[in-house]
Amino acid sequence: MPKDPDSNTPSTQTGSIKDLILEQEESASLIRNRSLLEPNEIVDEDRIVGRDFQLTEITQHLRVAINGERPPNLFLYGPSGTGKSLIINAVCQNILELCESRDIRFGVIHMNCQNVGTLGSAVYELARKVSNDAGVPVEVPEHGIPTKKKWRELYRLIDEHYDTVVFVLDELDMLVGRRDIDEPAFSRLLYQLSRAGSSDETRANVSVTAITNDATMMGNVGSRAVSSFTPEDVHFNDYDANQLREILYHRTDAFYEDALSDDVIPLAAAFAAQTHGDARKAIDLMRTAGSLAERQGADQVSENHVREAQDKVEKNRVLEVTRGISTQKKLCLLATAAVARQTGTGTAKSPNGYTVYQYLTDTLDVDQYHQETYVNKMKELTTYSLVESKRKSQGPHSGSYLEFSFGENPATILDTLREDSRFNDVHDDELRSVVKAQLRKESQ
Ligand SMILES: Nc1ncnc2c1ncn2[C@@H]1O[C@H](COP(=O)(O)OP(=O)(O)OP(=O)(O)O)[C@@H](O)[C@H]1O
Repeated sequence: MPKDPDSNTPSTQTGSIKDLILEQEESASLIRNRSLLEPNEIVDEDRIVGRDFQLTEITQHLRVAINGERPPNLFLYGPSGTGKSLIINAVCQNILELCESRDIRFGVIHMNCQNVGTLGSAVYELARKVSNDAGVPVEVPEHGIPTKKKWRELYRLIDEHYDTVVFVLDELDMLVGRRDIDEPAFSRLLYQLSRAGSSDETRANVSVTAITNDATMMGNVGSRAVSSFTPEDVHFNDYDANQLREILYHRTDAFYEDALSDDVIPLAAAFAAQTHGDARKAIDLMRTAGSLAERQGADQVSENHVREAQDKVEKNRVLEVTRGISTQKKLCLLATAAVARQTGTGTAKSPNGYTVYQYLTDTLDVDQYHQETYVNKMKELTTYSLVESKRKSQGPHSGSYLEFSFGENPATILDTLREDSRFNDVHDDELRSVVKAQLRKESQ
């Protein structure tokens, strides 16, 4: 029987590691196909549920590749986990197969821009991916040469290996590049790639699909890139609980027969729908619930396992977001979550959050920023989809404020942040009183 790591039972070495592995394998009797529950697994077409509109639109745009024509550029936007990568990959895969049967050299180069850094690294990474796809080496070094030479190498590789190539640039808004250059790197990349065909850099048809969670990204694209990129927009909206349920039902064979109790899928779908209808989260909840049930030696995954999984997944997400952020951002988040915990609506107004932020910085004796900086830091945090912001008006003569709303339970965010020992001097009772006093003052 697996041992609960939190229990007080003393650990005893009873057998070999092999015995332990075999014992664990025996108790792992609920999940049959774990890969179906992996968030980045590319699933078969018959598991795709809904998204007919987006699938039809994208197919309509890209299908011209099978006649050797250049497909238009695309801009796919919508919150995370709404199927953007899934749908573009599925369409491209089918086009690839059809092109193969017609002897058209079609390539799909997918790059996630999250950790790429600069324009030079992005161009090199694209060249590396093309060379991998073609099974040939990149003929320029990664470092110590101008970006121009990397472009030349990329064009050479494209020219030699493709008739048509689609560059799928995921999380493109993350490719900001060096701060001392006004135009963001993603804008310069879009400009160069989208004019590659027309400027004789390459004979191949080059098409670019930009993917982002940030619907406002195009607003930061420079004017020359805007006029050469001119994409077709495809919007991916949130899934509702019914759609998430369908997505999960199409993966029930990830579990053994009768391993799921009836309420598991509806509950996981409902939890995931609470944020913004993120299919990745729904799938993640199922996997975590299944693993918890297996570890506990249960016969079935139950509603309680999903609830336990929801706590765990929420905590992990907060941890993931907060791991890399500055102490000041943590303080802003802590203050705002403390207010949202007590308003009863999961929301906090920026002036209230700022008052609590001031209390926190005083208590911890750290730098205190102006309200505008606090608001900007909170706005930056909205990119992680932990918190959203909306501008609200106080009335015709009193200006406006931002309302922050949390998809997750603000108490979880607080608990997770407070695990940071730097916040030990913040006592929860006192924090609650400060928030209460502020909310009372505001309502007067
Ligand atoms: N309509 C759907 N049918 C079946 N599975 C789906 C559907 N939409 C999303 N999924 C699954 O949800 C997970 C996330 O989907 P995907 O990666 O396509 O989202 P995304 O919109 O690209 O997210 P991000 O912006 O975070 O990259 C994947 O495991 C995918 O298989």
